[in-house]
Amino acid sequence: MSGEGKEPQAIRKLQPGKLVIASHNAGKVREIAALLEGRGLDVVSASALDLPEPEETGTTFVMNAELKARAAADLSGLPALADDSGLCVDALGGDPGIFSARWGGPEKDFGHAMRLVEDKLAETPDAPRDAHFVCALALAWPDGHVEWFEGRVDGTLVWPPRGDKGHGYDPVFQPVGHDATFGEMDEPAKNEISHRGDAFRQLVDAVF
Ligand SMILES: O=c1nc[nH]c2c1ncn2[C@H]1C[C@H](O)[C@@H](COP(=O)(O)OP(=O)(O)OP(=O)(O)O)O1
Ligand SMILES: [Mg+2]
Repeated sequence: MSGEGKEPQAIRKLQPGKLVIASHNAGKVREIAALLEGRGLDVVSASALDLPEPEETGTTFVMNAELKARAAADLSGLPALADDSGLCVDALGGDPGIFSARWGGPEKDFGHAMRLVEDKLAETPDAPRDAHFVCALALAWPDGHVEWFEGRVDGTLVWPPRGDKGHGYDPVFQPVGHDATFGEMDEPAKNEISHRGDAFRQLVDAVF
């Protein structure tokens, strides 16, 4: 017997039934639904429930994922899973980071956002083009309990954009060890290596 500290808190399991996907991004909702398939969950998106899109006032991916998950769990009375994610570019000091969606402007125009990243990189042509995607997941229950997971994938930014299979910044992101961009990959191939796939593998191990 060792230690007088408390036992680590057990991770709460997710029971079969309804789960809200607390996202208004159709591309993310599609990937998340696929990653959760076959687990006895009846998934419904925040958009389908007409839930409001909360303001993302957090300063980290995890904080924003948590506030989105809590808002949806409170309003729906159901467990809710939120994803806060983004592209971090080394030479831009980690930008756009948590502001990745906001760089698309009110129109959510990622052609514009990708060009903005490229224009900023072009100011220092010799700078490395390394970047990574981060995905923070927060799973919240109506009683206030929350579990968190974080995934990551490293890669390089390419220009011009290639492929139209993904969403967001996928056409300019080439993951390490691959010749295709995320925009050129089928969804299952992307999920196998993506930040979201990484975070979901941790979630699945923990809560099922
Ligand atoms: O796999 C990805 N492939 C390409 N781009 C991605 C990916 N994952 C995140 N991203 C970029 C675009 C997205 O808009 C932003 C996330 O911002 P984020 O606030 O988490 O999501 P969002 O505002 O689009 O939807 P919501 O907050 O309702 O879930 O980062
Ligand atoms: Mg958002």
